[in-house]
Amino acid sequence: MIVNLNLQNKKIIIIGGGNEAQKRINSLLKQECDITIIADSINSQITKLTKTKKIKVIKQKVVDTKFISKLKPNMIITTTNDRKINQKIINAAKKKGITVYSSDNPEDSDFSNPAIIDFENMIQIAIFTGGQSPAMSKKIKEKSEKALKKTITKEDIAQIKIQKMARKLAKEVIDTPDQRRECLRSIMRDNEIDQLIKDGQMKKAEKKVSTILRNWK
Ligand SMILES: C[C@@]1(CC(=O)O)C2=NC(=C\c3[nH]c(c(CCC(=O)O)c3CC(=O)O)Cc3[nH]c(c(CC(=O)O)c3CCC(=O)O)/C=C3\N/C(=C\2)[C@@H](CCC(=O)O)[C@]3(C)CC(=O)O)/[C@H]1CCC(=O)O
Ligand SMILES: NC(=O)c1ccc[n+]([C@@H]2O[C@H](COP(=O)([O-])OP(=O)(O)OC[C@H]3O[C@@H](n4cnc5c(N)ncnc54)[C@H](O)[C@@H]3O)[C@@H](O)[C@H]2O)c1
Repeated sequence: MIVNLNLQNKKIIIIGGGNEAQKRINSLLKQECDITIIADSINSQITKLTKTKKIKVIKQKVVDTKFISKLKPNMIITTTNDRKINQKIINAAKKKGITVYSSDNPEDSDFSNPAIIDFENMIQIAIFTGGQSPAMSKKIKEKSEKALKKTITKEDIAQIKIQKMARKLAKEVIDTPDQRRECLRSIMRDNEIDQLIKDGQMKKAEKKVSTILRNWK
């Protein structure tokens, strides 16, 4: 089952500082969460990231699981190339009811990472083979990315921004979910708004949306 994790303000610990850690940090940076890396060595890309982004680094080899009681994380991601320590961390986290992921152990992890096609941080499309073939996920991602870039337009992304603003206002000014849905759909179909989006006139589009919503009956 593919779901999206809401990690806003969550405390996340990543053990290890190699390629896998780097991939996980890059995904986590898309949300406002508190990231701490514990590793005896970190690669140059992560070092660069720690200089520009808010990431804490504890430079040490993890030999036991005491860090869990000390740091009290909401989630632990272990990415070391040491199977034994990864397993110890998984077991300890599970005992404490902490969400845990290990790069070398999909079976014992609480979630998976699909291949992601991202459009301007506004739309994410996930490709997942249920752990059967990560390499095929990557290949299908690369193949579909080209086709999807032709299908999903700049105007679609702008319409999402319009819909976001419209939904918020709709919840305030329209009483029933059915009416809100009908109104949001009519905004999506509105030729004038469509043209304003195409012309890059976002402020005017928003104004028109606001008028439609406030006069909705
Ligand atoms: C899609 C992607 C997303 C991401 O990582 O963010 C991803 N792996 C990617 C690449 C990749 N990973 C590996 C190779 C080498 C070739 C190969 O093995 O196929 C390549 C290809 C390459 O690098 O070219 C090795 C590998 N992968 C796993 C293990 C551990 C194990 O199997 O035990 C091992 C070590 C195996 C060993 O020891 O030999 C496990 C998982 N990898 C997953 C995701 C999850 C299942 C996803 C699915 O089923 O769709 C899962 C189950 C982990 C999870 O649940 O999160 C990302 C592409 C990102 C992109 O570029 O788009
Ligand atoms: N899920 C996936 O898609 C995927 C893909 C490739 C590899 N893997 C698995 O992920 C693991 C890591 O791969 P990688 O490419 O990041 O390896 P890597 O060698 O680049 O990085 C390993 C990191 O772990 C650190 N480390 C090792 N032992 C430690 C300890 N006790 N305490 C703290 N830090 C420690 C090292 O210093 C290094 O920074 C491998 O076991 C591999 O099987 C998973």
